[in-house]
Amino acid sequence: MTKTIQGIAASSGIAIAKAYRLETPNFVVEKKAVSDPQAEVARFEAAVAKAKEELEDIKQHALQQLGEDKAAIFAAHLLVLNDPELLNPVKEKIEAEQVNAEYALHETAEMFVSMFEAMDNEYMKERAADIRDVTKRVLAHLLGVAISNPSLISEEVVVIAEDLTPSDTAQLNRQYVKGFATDIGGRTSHSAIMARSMEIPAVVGTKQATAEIQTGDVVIIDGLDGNVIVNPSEDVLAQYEEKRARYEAQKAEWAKLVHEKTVTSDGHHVELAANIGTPDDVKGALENGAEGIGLYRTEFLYMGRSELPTEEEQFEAYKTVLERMEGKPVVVRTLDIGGDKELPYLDLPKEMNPFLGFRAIRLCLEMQDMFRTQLRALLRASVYGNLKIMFPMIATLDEFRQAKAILFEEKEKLQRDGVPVKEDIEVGMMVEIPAAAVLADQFAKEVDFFSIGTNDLIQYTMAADRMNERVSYLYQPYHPAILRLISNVIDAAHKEGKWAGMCGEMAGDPVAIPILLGLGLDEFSMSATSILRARSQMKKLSKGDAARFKETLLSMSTAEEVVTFVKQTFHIE
Ligand SMILES: C=C(OP(=O)(O)O)C(=O)O
Ligand SMILES: [Mg+2]
Repeated sequence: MTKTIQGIAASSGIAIAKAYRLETPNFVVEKKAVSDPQAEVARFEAAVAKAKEELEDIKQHALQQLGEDKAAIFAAHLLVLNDPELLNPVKEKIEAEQVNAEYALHETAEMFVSMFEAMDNEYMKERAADIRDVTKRVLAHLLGVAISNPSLISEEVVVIAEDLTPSDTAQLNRQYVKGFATDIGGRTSHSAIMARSMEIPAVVGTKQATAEIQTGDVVIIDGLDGNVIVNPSEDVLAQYEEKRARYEAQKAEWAKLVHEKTVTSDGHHVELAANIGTPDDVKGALENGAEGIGLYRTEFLYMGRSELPTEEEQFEAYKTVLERMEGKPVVVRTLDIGGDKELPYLDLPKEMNPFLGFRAIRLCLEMQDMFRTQLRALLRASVYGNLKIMFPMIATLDEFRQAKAILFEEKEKLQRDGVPVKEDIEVGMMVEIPAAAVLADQFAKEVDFFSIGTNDLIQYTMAADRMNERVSYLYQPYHPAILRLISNVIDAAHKEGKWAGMCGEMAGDPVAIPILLGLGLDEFSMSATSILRARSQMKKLSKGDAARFKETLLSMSTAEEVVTFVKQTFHIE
């Protein structure tokens, strides 16, 4: 029987395929006495052998499908599984204490993990993270629990998961993964953002996808309206096939605008740029007519691997993006790790409120070696295109000044060593913390540009976690409080002769576009797949008309009032 589950539309398009559930098991390890320690050791060895076989497969697959970077993490895991320093103590424990293999493994691994983690050495900390992962895999075999390996998927499926971490998402191969649905998350959670950059339909925050869907069920992911349809009847299936065809036809219509500039009906040019996460995303950005890159989220370079990327690796990535963009502006954001984007190998302590914690620029100003490596790679790459650098999560002027000072120190060092660096790199900041939006007039004197990060700005202004669907009713982009902050930032920039862009998801939202145009936003950076729709909309809008509604909108009292007014005034469905 057809069942429909409602969620949040996270990435447009319609996918129809069999479901593949991505399991994240919870292990409970109990201590048990065994009467035949020899047999228990053999059971342990068999589980290790199975885990090795599985890892070999995954590594090969990752190498072919996803590249060397992503395969490296599995090679590191194999090293751990071949290490007698870990395996022998487990066997000795089984024999000496006559205990079960699960317990002996868990205890031994924990001992190594805490020992390595306590060392003030990045390399050893990374080994601790590898041991954790590998132990989980062997435990799964010992306990007979299935563990999912997203990188192994080799037939067309839609992935169903409670949640997808950014590194899970990074392992998905879009040749096979046609779409996904998750129980938790919102439109601006990073799995949703990655789905848009991979151009696969996704619905998030369904609350019940994993409870209602089994592997093998036929599932329709309607990323246009946020519905997940399970085991559809023939009628429903036909309906959605038609909807998919209509959407494809509309996309073909928009595609005609690829090489056009974005000019409003009264002749104003605004820049429509793309948000990207990896150099591979540049292709999609250009195919979708991006006039620049408004946000390159560099943290994906650091994720899904077992150690920090080297200066050389980063240099290559930045250079590739700059060269492929052929002189078009490329705004690179320095590392914005923290919140829901974790780096297990940094092994930072768990925090009660990670979104309010030690993240992004806060972390970079403290872990300066890591920050300086990234800045050097960026500076060296600057000669290959039109690079602009921006810092994430700036709350105070002092943070911006410190970050900029470090950038200039590295620039001088490079120049002293005779390394060419571009002279006039613009240095800007993200405005995603309300304090920075309020004090934008002061910041505007010191930055070259602002890029408003509404994904975070909304969650911090409304005190509503962007990942938590229970408070998603408070996540209101059109709330007049948000509009006033945005307007303040744009006006402050213009007063100082600077430009203001937006790289939060709001920039690509059809209801927000006329508002932002009227407030004077100069650059709109969005998922590549939204650009052509936005261009088609922009060409029909008059900036002069939109600007006339500025005061009216800013004096409204609720988001509903704003939405109703905008939809009526600008004829948006
Ligand atoms: C673009 C933003 O950054 P991220 O989504 O990566 O936090 C934002 O906060 O709006
Ligand atoms: Mg942000």
